[in-house]
Amino acid sequence: MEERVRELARAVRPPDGAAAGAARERHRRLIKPPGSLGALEELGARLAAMAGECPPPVPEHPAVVVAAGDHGVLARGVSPWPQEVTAAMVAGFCSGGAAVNAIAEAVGARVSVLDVGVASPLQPHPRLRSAKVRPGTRDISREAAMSREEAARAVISGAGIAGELVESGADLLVTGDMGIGNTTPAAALVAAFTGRPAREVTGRGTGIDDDTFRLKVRVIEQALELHGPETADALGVAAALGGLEHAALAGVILEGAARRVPVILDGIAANAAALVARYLAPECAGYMVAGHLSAEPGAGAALKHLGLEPLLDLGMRLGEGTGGLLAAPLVRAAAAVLARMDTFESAGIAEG
Ligand SMILES: Cc1cc2ncn([C@H]3O[C@H](COP(=O)(O)O)[C@@H](O)[C@H]3O)c2cc1C
Ligand SMILES: O=C(O)c1cccnc1
Repeated sequence: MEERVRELARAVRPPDGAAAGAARERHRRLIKPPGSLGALEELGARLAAMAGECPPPVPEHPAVVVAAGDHGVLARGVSPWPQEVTAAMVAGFCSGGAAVNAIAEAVGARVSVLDVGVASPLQPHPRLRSAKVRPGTRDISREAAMSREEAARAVISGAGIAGELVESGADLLVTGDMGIGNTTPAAALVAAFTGRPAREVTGRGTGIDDDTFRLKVRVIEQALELHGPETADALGVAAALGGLEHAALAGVILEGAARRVPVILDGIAANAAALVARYLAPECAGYMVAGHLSAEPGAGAALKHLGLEPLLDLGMRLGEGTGGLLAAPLVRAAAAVLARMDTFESAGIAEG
């Protein structure tokens, strides 16, 4: 399975710098003052680089993958919510009543759920893909979360669902997550890959008090000390410190990148997964779009490390893919501007 992850990483080609250059040049000729569309202009250039053509295709069919898993480290008391909420929320994603469903509908996106590690049994549902690698991770502060083989299997499951979505018409992927306790391994991954201290990248997750926050930082410090992560071995870092959903989302990102499909990152889980993907295949950062800046401090630290500027900053801190989905219309608009606007020449307008 590790070899399949390496193969997937090798399949990621560098984004096309010439197409990005053509997009920047085209932006100067469109009927608007140069630079007036702000961040949409550079986003358009990046989309051209991802697609390898200018103008880039306008994505019409966004799809969010909500990867779900449970966490042994929850036993340390790092979240106020019980583990059963993970399975209950997965049922909610299937029946359509969660935040991700409402927001996906608002932006015209499809929702798929991937169980890579939910501890409780789940009812089958057409929207739910069962690919359970193990029923939750082990406690990262005491032992490795999972084996390398298990991490690789989760990566390949995420890649598999992303590949199927693209083959059935999805042209814009969004990462989503569900897993009570998962902001702890996410912060551990961010600390490991960015080299920042745990206290700088740890957040309050679903909402914890000061004592629990101090405990959470200590738990992450213990995990980092125990495993001594080496960023050159990204799969090993993911296996030691991560969650199954983080590994799966790294697979979603790698598969999207390998297929030259933009991948919008949601919050802290996605940002941590993006670091795993980036250290497996450096070029895949070129296919990532930072949908929003989560209120979790680790999210901003990860995005900075990846060199990504978030499109939105709405004070959101939910996960599930919600903030990423909200950026989907911006991605469409950035491509549409390049594809549909007139140039000064074609419109017969004299340039200023
Ligand atoms: C009802 C509910 C719905 C959620 N949807 C996403 N999360 C988010 O919160 C969890 C991570 O926060 P922590 O590490 O503090 O547990 C993840 O499941 C994440 O997806 C939720 C959390 C809850 C409680
Ligand atoms: O912003 C996020 O992704 C987030 C924040 C808190 C809890 N779960 C997710």
